Amino acid sequence: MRIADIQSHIDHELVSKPQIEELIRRVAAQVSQDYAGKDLLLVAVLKGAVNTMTALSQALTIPVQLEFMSLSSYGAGTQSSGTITVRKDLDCSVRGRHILIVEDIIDSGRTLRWLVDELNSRGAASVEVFALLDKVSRHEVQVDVKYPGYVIPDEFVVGFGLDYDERYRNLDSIAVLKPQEYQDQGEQS
Ligand SMILES: O=P(O)(O)OC[C@H]1O[C@H](OP(=O)(O)OP(=O)(O)O)[C@H](O)[C@@H]1O
Ligand code: HPA
Repeated sequence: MRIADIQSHIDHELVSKPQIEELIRRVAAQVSQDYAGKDLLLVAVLKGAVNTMTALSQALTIPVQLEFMSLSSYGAGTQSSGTITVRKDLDCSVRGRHILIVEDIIDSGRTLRWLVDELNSRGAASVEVFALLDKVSRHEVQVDVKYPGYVIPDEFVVGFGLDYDERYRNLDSIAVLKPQEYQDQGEQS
């Protein structure tokens, strides 16, 4: 789905499809170089990071293992609850593994802070982070990001995996909805 398909819902686009593709290409080249000859495990946080995981993993030139974890800190709205809940754990041990966490967005930073600490405490050999988007002005905790993405303003965004109330994940770019869309939860147009 493109912006043009849902133009009446969209206030403005923040990151275009070509911009996403360019970033993913650049990061994939760097990751492929940095982890050449190493056994890399990519860990993505469901559901938001699925598109980023797919795009990044396909752009790599090295073989990697893909694993998924489901954590939640956001309910139906736009505010983080501040508490991390594990909905689905990893299917494998991370002991002694080199891990790259693939995330769609850093907002408060609480999800990543928790995950980095958790993977380190499980005995990972290394834990690094790639996040497609970063709302730097909203960080509440510190997170080191080896592969930074686009810094975006303090606006609730949708697209490329990111949802509002489970909608708009299949938009192929990153956008801000019209204010009325954030109120009409669940209504179809
Ligand atoms: O930096 P934070 O404030 O912790 O926010 C970032 C997290 O919030 C979103 O996930 P969400 O809990 O909405 O679940 P989802 O990916 O299934 O939409 C997003 O995908 C990140 O994982
Ligand atoms: O801006 C956002 N959009 C969607 N999900 C999110 N989770 C944290 N921030 C956001």
